[in-house]
Amino acid sequence: MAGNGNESTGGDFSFSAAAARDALPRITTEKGGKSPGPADVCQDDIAPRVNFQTIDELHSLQKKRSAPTTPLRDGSASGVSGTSGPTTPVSSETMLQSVSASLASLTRETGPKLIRGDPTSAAKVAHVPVTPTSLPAADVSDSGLKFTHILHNLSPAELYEQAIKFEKGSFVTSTGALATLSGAKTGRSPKDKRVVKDDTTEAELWWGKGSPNIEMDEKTFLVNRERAVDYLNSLDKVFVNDQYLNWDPENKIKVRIVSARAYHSLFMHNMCIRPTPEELENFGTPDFTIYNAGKFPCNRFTHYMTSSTSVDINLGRREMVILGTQYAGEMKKGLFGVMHYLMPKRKILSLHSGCNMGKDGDVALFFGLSGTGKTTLSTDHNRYLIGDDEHCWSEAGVSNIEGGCYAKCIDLARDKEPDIWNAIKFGTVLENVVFDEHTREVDYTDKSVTENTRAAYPIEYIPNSKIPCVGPHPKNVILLACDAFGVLPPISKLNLAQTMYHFISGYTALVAGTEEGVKEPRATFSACFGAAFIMLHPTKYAAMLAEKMQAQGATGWLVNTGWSGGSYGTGSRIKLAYTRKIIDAIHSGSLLNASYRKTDIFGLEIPNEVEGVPSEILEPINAVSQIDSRKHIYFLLMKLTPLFDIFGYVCLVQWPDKMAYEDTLLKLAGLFKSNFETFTSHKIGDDGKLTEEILAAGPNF
Ligand SMILES: Nc1ncnc2c1ncn2[C@@H]1O[C@H](COP(=O)(O)OP(=O)(O)O)[C@@H](O)[C@H]1O
Ligand SMILES: C=C(OP(=O)(O)O)C(=O)O
Ligand SMILES: [Ca+2]
Ligand SMILES: [Mn+2]
Repeated sequence: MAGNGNESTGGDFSFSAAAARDALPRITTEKGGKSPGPADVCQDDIAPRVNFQTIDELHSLQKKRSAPTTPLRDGSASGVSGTSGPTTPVSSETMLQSVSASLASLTRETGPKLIRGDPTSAAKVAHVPVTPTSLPAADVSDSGLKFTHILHNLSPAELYEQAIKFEKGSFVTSTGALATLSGAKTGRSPKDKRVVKDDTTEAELWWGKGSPNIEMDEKTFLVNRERAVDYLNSLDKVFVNDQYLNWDPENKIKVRIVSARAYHSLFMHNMCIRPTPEELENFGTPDFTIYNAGKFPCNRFTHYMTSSTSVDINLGRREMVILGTQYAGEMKKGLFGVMHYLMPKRKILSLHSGCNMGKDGDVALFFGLSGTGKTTLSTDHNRYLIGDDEHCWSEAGVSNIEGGCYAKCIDLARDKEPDIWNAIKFGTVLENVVFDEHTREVDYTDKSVTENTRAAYPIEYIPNSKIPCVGPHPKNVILLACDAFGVLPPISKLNLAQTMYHFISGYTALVAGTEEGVKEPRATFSACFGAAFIMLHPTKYAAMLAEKMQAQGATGWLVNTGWSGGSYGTGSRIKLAYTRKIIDAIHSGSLLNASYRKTDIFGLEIPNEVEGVPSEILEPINAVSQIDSRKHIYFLLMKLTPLFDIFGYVCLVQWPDKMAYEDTLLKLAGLFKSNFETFTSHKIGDDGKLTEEILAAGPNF
């Protein structure tokens, strides 16, 4: 240590002429004992030793040339303040022209004049325009004359700096994640989704009752697109991400995301597949483009608009426009909708499911609506994670659509979900969490901003992720339902017809938060466990699933990750540890050969035993007639005080009242029946027999 100034550090020290003059000892760090010449002393102020003349040059040395994945600087045209990048001039020019074309207004023939890089550091080149094509005189306008800076595929570190500098509410947490606020919207807005109905989509897509596709016409789409593009072009800078979807190399899709916030850019950097520098060089024209102008509202007087929020998909133009919501999940799930259209055209089934693989290559799918456990249960320390939310099932097997995971953080606990906990580090986007002002430690129990707190991280942040994220054909198809009524068994084995029945029904209790305005759990049905994202009629996906499961001999399972011992309010949520044991038994194959009994009404096969799970909870009603006197006291206490839960006896207690259980069971069965009425007139696949079997596989009463 030079600062110690003594021999034991190995550095000589001696008095030089200069030192004598200043009356301070000079320290050299040169080893070898030779007496220091004038050039060897006082290295900190010897001019020839430094490579800079000015403070700007010094700062320029701080940053090394970087790979083209972070092409913040464009050295080719200008030599911006000493930080020239190695990106080839050709691709840089092509990229700017391509982005300019993306951002072109339809009433003006070209896009904005673009400059690469941060306006705050690139002032020197603002007068070196990169003009895509010459503007016709009639198109000259103030907005056409200004420059827009493009921050193209910035690295996480660069995006952190952008967010922290320019986006209020951005902070680094104690574990290095970027805490952000998504603004007024903290969940998706499915009622504000619009899909352009043209001749093609009118015939192809699912419209009408139950469909998530609320129509808009082409003209209105263009009105909203113009609004979004004009807003983005009015900014000093926009972020552009060029990335991929789908790990299946034969079926990957190139997507471009244009957004106003570093938060959005980092979110998509994490969630989509990240191109290599070479892939980015040769990216070419995107297959689909998102214009995220979410900070800016739509015009409520526009036809088809019912609020200030609009999320618009135009499959013909291969574009999506976001106005009036900054919730980043809209982008992720919007692209998922697009995949639900594009993939079935190629005979590939798109799945709203998590997916993991055992050491022996056994693949499991986890279907379920938001909050049912796809992310939690597919992230399993004993298995390889293929993905947590969106997959494709092709002739070749399964592939993840995404490059990252999007985990719920509410009540996240290190001991219960260690892999997700550890993934929340540098690079991870943490949405709407609350943290200690000083230590920046996150309080995952705090719902002050929203219940729907989220972490978005690259999939490789999970230690046992399978990269590339592909796998063989699934062996087990697990349907997750979070049953707020507390009457579905925690685990049941399904035959193919039952699997189809429950897949088409897509039952769960929607847990608070993910969709706007939902404050407490309520029963909901969402076809294919993702009606908000499917584009075609549910029976099209169901037929494909049936065909694939049959061909591969996959087994279907229904797992209730919801309530037990009573409905929401009196019972409590099944312990995650028990659900994990149940899932373990599915994976290991031990449940396949277990002994089963059949339930009334729903006709579900429930195992008599699952290793590590108390048998009382396997069939709620059974326990009522089997309780011992001690449990009777618990029930009494539970009736007297719901707080009884906190004593932890809840895994022992069951439905306090047999009548209440049966009423609730019948009520739920009735809800299933009336929900399924919409589908009874539809044939599933070419097999008329299967259609009949599916109809018969629902509740009977
Ligand atoms: N028995 C259980 N099974 C699965 N998840 C549970 C269970 N009990 C509580 N949870 C919690 O429910 C949430 C499930 O959410 P998540 O896995 O993100 O669902 P999805 O990915 O399907 O939207 C997590 O916060 C998890 O900790
Ligand atoms: C992003 C979402 O996914 P999930 O809740 O299924 O994880 C969502 O539904 O908004
Ligand atoms: Ca989801
Ligand atoms: Mn999830």
